[in-house]
Amino acid sequence: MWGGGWEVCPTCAARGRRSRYREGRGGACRHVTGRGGLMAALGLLRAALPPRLSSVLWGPHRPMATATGAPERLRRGFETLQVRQEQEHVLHVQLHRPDKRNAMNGAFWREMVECFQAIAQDSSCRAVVISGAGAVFSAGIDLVEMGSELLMVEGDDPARKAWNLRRKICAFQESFSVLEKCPKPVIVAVHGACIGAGVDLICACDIRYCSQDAWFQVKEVDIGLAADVGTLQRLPKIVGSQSLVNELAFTARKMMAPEAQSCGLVSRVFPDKGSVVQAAIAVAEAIAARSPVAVQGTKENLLYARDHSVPESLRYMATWNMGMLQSQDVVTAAQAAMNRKDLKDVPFSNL
Ligand SMILES: CC/C=C\C=C\CC(=O)SCCNC(=O)CCNC(=O)[C@H](O)C(C)(C)COP(=O)(O)OP(=O)(O)OC[C@H]1O[C@@H](n2cnc3c(N)ncnc32)[C@H](O)[C@@H]1OP(=O)(O)O
Repeated sequence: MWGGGWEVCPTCAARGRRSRYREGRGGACRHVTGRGGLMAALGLLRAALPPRLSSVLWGPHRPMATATGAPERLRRGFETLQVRQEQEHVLHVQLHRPDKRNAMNGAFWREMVECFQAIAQDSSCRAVVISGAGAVFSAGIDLVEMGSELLMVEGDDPARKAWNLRRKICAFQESFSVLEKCPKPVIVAVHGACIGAGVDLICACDIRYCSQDAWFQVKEVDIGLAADVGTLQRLPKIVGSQSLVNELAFTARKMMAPEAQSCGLVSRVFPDKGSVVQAAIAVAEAIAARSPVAVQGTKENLLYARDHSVPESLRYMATWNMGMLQSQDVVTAAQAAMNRKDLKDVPFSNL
């Protein structure tokens, strides 16, 4: 008996296998190519191979992995961040010192690294939203702690002090570089003020949205320093105009939401905080519905291409995909596309 075209195979559904099928002896399914094509043929090939060889080529034919549960570090919670699961594959990280306008104290700088390293390890998480609790997104570095402890260093002489300070600055940088190193896309929803280190943070995110009341300020020159945790390195690659970046960084002038959108710092502006956070969660859900092999490979290669020449990046891409194109996700997603299936209804294993 033929199944209804390109449908879920009733026998293999639990394994996440989709292809045209017909019932074989004893109710066992036999997969056949429907409209032909490489992808369906790959599925057929797998079905035709003896089980041992099939699992060498594709990995064991086992049920879809279920969410492994959040890593221990996420379950323990944080002092300055609140992490919430929005849906099965989407985490929402809130900067959470609302009384201090989410100013970034020592705990924050440490916890960002712990949080995003844990998220990177969480195979069930496929996209992350960042927002700020309370009245504004972030007032930047904690100016009280900066004066008293954040930048204090040990050392008998200037060289040793300098070396220790360098170490400290590198650690601060890591608090935002960890967002780029996290293979899952990070979407940031900004409302109200986004000042100093707040701008450094959002520059390391993959997608930036804001509300109409948002404003941005590369404030560092006003407190006597050159921004050193990412804005000067990343902002020129985000905003097309070096002249504008220079102006913002030399003068610390406020940039309001409409200008932030027109220069490309944010890609969309929403009426208020509620709607920008909802939109960020919605895009995270759309990302999470797609193959994590495809999405995470895309992030890796977009970032590589930002920092390398086109020939180098093409070479890296080819090397990347010589492994990743062999994923079952390619077969699954291509079949879903042929069947015009909503990817929300197509299961992909965690990565
Ligand atoms: C290696 C170095 C790495 C990184 C360096 C980064 C540099 C920077 O980040 S530069 C930017 C520094 N930040 C600022 O200059 C912003 C200062 N804050 C403000 O301008 C305002 O607070 C505001 C963000 C516009 C919000 O205004 P408002 O809503 O009126 O709140 P306030 O009443 O001013 O503040 C409420 C509460 O929060 C405390 N607070 C605000 N910002 C900071 C801060 N940056 N550091 C520490 N504390 C901050 C403020 O003192 C109030 O606390 P109370 O206890 O209630 O008095």
